[in-house]
Amino acid sequence: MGLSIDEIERVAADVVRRGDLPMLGQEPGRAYRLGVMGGTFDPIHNGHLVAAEQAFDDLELDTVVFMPAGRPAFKQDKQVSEGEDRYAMTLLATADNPHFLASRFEVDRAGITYTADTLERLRAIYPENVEIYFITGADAIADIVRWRDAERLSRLAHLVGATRPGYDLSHAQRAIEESGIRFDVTYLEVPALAISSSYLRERVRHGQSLRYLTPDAVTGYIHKHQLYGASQLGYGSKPTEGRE
Ligand SMILES: Nc1ncnc2c1ncn2[C@@H]1O[C@H](COP(=O)(O)OP(=O)(O)OP(=O)(O)O)[C@@H](O)[C@H]1O
Ligand SMILES: O=C(O)c1ccc[n+]([C@@H]2O[C@H](COP(=O)([O-])O)[C@@H](O)[C@H]2O)c1
Repeated sequence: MGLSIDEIERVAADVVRRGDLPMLGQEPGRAYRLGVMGGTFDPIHNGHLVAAEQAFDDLELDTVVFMPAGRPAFKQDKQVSEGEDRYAMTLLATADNPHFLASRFEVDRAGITYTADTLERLRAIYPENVEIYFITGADAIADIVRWRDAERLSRLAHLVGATRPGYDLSHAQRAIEESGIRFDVTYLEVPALAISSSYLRERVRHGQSLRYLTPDAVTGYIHKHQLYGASQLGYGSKPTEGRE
């Protein structure tokens, strides 16, 4: 038997509301787990991708949504690439993984994109049988107590802290204990990937290769759009100026 007109309209309205978010929560008796990987992604790199893939496996997530921040809260004094470029690179980097989705949910939002607001909006969209897991680096976990509406945030999602190489977890744990906020944090040991967006930007500035640090499609985009001072001649080509 097909759906009634009312049901079709409800589903259609839901799809519009969710935009590029995954459909989850349809079976009332089943528990779903939505992973959200938030970041500036300027540019996205293999550290982000490995952390998300590992969170997907270890926490048995249904899907991981990569959500480039619109205007990142803590990077207002820094120059950040256009949201469209960061979203495009995120889309290119995640397209070949069926576990991943790239979302415009934050880049399309005006103003500073606070995570508590994002999670509240997601909570309103999904039914209660969908749990949200916000994935972030363990360094960010130490900071999270200073995020906007940290207490509200703690009630909206579980946190997944990906440990970066050389990172001492006791700092994050102490910060959380001292805040008195009851965050539910799972720490993930991500293999030693000392990769960061700043390191990639620096390599581009010096005309150095990004191969194996980020997917080739992202490198191609960086050169095509000449981000971070990249030469348009193609990846691997060294600029004549600006190399140390
Ligand atoms: N190599 C990595 N392994 C695990 N998590 C990471 C790694 N790099 C970044 N993260 C985490 O991913 C999230 C998004 O990171 P972000 O987009 O700011 O990249 P970044 O490499 O930290 O950038 P930048 O070098 O510009 O500070 C953050 O929570 C960050 O802690
Ligand atoms: O909401 C906040 O106050 C807040 C403060 C700092 C960072 N965040 C979020 O944490 C994620 C990683 O941020 P960043 O700056 O390390 O790329 C990204 O989704 C940000 O929106 C959120």
